Amino acid sequence: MDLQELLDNARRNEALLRRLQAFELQLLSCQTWFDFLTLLLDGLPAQFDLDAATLKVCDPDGELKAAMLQSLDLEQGVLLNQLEFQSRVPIIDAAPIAPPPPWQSGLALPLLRNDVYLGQLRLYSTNPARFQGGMATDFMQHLAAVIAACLMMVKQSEEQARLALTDPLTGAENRRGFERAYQREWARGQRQYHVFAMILLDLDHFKRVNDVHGHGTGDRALKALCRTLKSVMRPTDHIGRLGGEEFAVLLPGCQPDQLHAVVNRVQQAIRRMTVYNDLQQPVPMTASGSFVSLTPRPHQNLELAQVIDHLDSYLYQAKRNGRDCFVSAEQ
Ligand SMILES: Nc1nc2c(ncn2[C@@H]2O[C@H](COP(=O)(O)OP(=O)(O)OP(=O)(O)O)[C@@H](O)[C@H]2O)c(=O)[nH]1
Repeated sequence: MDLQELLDNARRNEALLRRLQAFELQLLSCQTWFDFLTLLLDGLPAQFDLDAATLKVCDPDGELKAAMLQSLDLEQGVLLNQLEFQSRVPIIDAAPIAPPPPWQSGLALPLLRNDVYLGQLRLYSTNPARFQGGMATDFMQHLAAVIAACLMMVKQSEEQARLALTDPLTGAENRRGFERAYQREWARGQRQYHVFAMILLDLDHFKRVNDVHGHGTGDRALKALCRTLKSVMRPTDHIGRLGGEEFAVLLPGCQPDQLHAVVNRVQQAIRRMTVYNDLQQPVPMTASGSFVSLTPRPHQNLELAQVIDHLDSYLYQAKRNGRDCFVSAEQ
């Protein structure tokens, strides 16, 4: 290699180092899964002349995927198509890999944080010479270490944000969390003419459950209700505890003609729900509710409080109908 080539190489390395440092600073400022994943999966290929980046993440109990799904809205959720969640990801050293088509070369980098193996970052190029055996990977390994640290930081920051928006007893979203989900969904509906649906529901004779069986049983019933709702809803649906034993469910993309079937499923599941009192005796539960389809229009705003007030009057009607009853609040 002559002197000119050496100088060119050094210049290229210096430029790459500067770009890496700028990218790492961007990574360090990410606080949400959306910012982090967008930067990693779109920003990294764009800024480093690559064709794709993917992540294989160790997620033995599915918690990470669930947390990401909760944080991302329905549109943003497509980012997860570029991720693979696996209960075990093989431990590798940084090395070129045989890429899947249509890519011509690839590099796998381990994501390690404090000796904990988090998964792999995989970079792909259509240029067969881009990643080759024997190439130096120290810059990229350094980047992978920063990515691993940022992944843990974003996880913690998202977890804290989630706790502030979560009801501690049931794990449902609290009023603030649900309000945020509603506002996002309304704005998305306005942009894309998406419909969504809402169900308001309330356990029947809950005061009696507390009075006869004690608050411990009442609390178990609230937790069971939340678990039951989760089991029959999609992971992208939102369950909010609005106060006491009143819950609301927000169903993004639920078409009006599907809503009756969904409500039916919810009602059946609540009837089948098993709650035991302190003497291990089963306490039968039912709920009443109301439901409505919403079609946001541009330049029209409908506050969550207005929707809840509307649903509340129909919920009252369901209670007057004898309870264990769900009423449509369509006008
Ligand atoms: N165990 C428990 N009870 C709660 C909690 N929050 C609210 N409650 C109770 O929920 C009960 C609500 O009672 P009501 O509003 O009279 O309604 P209800 O008895 O379910 O009657 P209907 O809704 O008309 O069927 C009250 O007794 C509250 O104390 C909670 O976190 N835990």
